[in-house]
Amino acid sequence: MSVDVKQWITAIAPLDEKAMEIAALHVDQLTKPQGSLGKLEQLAIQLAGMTGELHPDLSTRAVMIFAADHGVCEEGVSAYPQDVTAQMVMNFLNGGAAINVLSRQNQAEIICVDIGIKSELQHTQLYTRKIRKGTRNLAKEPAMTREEAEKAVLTGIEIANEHAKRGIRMFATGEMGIGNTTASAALFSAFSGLDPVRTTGRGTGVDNGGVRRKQEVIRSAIHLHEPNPADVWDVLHKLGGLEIAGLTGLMLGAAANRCPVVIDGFISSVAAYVAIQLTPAVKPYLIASHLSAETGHRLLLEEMGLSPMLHLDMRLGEGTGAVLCFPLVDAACRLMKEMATFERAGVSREEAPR
Ligand SMILES: Cc1cc2ncn([C@H]3O[C@H](COP(=O)(O)O)[C@@H](O)[C@H]3O)c2cc1C
Ligand SMILES: O=C(O)c1cccnc1
Repeated sequence: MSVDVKQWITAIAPLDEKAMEIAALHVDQLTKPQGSLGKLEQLAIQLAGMTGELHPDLSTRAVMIFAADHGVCEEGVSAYPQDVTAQMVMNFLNGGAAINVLSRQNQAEIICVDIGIKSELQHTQLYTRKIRKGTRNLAKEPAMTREEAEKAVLTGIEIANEHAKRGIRMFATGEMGIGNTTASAALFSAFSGLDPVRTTGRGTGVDNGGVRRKQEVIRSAIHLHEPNPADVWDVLHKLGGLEIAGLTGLMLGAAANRCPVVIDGFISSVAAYVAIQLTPAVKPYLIASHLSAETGHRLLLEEMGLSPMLHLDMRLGEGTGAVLCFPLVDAACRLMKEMATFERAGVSREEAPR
């Protein structure tokens, strides 16, 4: 592992126990039966632990969309052509995609990073951090070199640092990369040992034959490359994607800056899984937004011990599910700040002893 990546991994602090203790005490003084705000209570306590503040200001937030292409598209694993990656990135930059609508609705900035799109894209708002023009076809050769995978993770860390430094306090993860559900399922299978039948879904909407083809591609790629699940970089460079590795870095960098990261669907969750393999210290900084309809997502979240907030049968990516959770994070913060305590409101706490 490069010295730089290692340095950032070790910079991730554990959650602030003292702040969590104060937050938990405060939650129990608010005018409601104990525990009645459910996951919002745990979220408020977790946010205090991440930020070290009882009332964190998370109003400056951004969805980080990492975009890259996938050589494995040669195997016919997506319902859409590879050019859609670049075309959708232009759509993000022009404001017309689902993520643009939801980001406008939920006051989130969109940061779009070209970490490996096949074609040359020019736009003043695009962060060009291209490592290579798409991955190689993982069905035939390792998707990346080890160095490229490390560079992609480091790029994600640097992007997180850059935006944390200019005041972003909360991140959502998003991605665009035709073919990336195949790379994601391959990574999940290789790390977990689960058969591709359990990790592989329809992605953009391939039919049953398409799903079987994806499963076969993944099974034979794992047979060909023999990735070592105990060596994160070995698995990541052989089967991963540049945007997935970039998101792994983004999560590590955000956690090192004590910023909450709301993770999106299946692909983002695989990036989180890779980050957790690199250091479990990143996990408490992650908030699972929604349960994607993509096969494998439920198992993946269970494996990470994360519980999603929303169940909307979405399977889009781009960061859409993550940004939809921002109002819930806001709700947790506002309840902590604005609710009256039993004492203040003159509400009796307990049944008087008989
Ligand atoms: C128009 C369009 C917009 C999208 N936005 C996100 N994705 C999503 O679909 C892709 C993964 O599915 P697969 O592995 O089947 O290619 C990713 O780019 C993902 O973000 C989209 C896909 C399409 C077609
Ligand atoms: O869960 C996701 O993020 C997802 C699922 C299918 C296609 N694109 C993204």
